[in-house]
Amino acid sequence: HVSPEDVQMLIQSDIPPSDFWSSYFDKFNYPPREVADNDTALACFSMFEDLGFISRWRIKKDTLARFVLMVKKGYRSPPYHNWMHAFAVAHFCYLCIKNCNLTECLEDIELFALFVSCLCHDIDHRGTNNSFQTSSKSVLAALYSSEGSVLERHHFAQTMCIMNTEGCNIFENLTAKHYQKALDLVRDIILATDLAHHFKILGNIHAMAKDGFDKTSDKHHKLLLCLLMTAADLSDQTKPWDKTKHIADLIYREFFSQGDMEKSLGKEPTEMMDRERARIPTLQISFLDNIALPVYKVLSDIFPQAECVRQVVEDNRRHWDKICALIQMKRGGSCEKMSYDQ
Ligand SMILES: Cc1nc2ccc(C(=O)N[C@]34C[C@H]5C[C@H](C[C@H](C5)C3)C4)cc2n2c(-c3ccccc3Cl)nnc12
Ligand SMILES: [Mg+2]
Ligand SMILES: [Zn+2]
Repeated sequence: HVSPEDVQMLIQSDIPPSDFWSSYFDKFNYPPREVADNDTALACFSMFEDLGFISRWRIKKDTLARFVLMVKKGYRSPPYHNWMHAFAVAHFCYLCIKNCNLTECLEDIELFALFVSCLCHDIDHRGTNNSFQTSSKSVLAALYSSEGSVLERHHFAQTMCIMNTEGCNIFENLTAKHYQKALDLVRDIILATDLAHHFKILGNIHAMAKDGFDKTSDKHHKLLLCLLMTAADLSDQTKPWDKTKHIADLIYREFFSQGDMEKSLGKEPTEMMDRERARIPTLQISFLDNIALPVYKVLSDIFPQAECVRQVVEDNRRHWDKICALIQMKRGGSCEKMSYDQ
């Protein structure tokens, strides 16, 4: 649980306006990982306030403090899937709501549920992926492997535990209808963070972009919420090169330690998890080409205001290409495994 002192610290000061953090805190090029870890809880307050959620949903400040601190404490410290990732993901959601006029496309309750889901979407992540849960016969696999999306079901279960903890339920003043809707939305949105699910619905997302978003269609609302959640989950790729390269270091530290564990279990890791075989620039280029770029392309097709985000991801891909070319030049061969600290 969280200490009353921590709660007091958070609620005694006024909620800072967004420009307290930076003059461009609410712009797409702001890097949220610049916020110091012990300022992130207060920065979450600023985002809840700036989005109008505190008054709209009658959230008591001490309840919000306990909720944010419980969520923050619910994260472990793997290299990538830690609280700073969740904070960065929630910040990108905040940017989309503010810069893409999402209040014209989606319901208030949907945007509230989306933002809360971003904060909670990876709670208690262990730094290993779904296939590792199954192959290592983890407790989570025992609980959820029959339904699939093992980790995501756990992240949702942990979120519900926090909601059901005394004094932490930020949905407590919602009407019964909104309360049930919020829980259903948080469940669907957190389950949508399984990239395997994203690939399942990607065709429908492209169809929606082609036909044009229809705000009277419940299906379109759900597809758009899933797209926004995935775009937020990958949003480290939308920041300037120096940040993105550092993120790759974090991700591959996490991937390679999973590969090490798989080897010690006598299993052969996939190439991207195997520090002996992985060629990071090549893997990054295929991740950008096959997963990230299509997300930000379709997002900017639907929201022209997000065009700048797609551009930065394209720039980052060109950077990885240059590094690959450099490695090929030095080695005269294919994109060999080598240090790429350019
Ligand atoms: C930089 C970067 N690279 C990444 C490279 C690869 C994958 C990845 O899960 N690939 C797949 C490839 C196929 C089809 C599905 C299921 C599995 C088989 C595994 C996806 C993710 C990557 N990723 C994420 C990320 C986003 C959401 C959840 C987990 C993570 Cl780690 N966030 N940033 C990155
Ligand atoms: Mg996840
Ligand atoms: Zn995530």
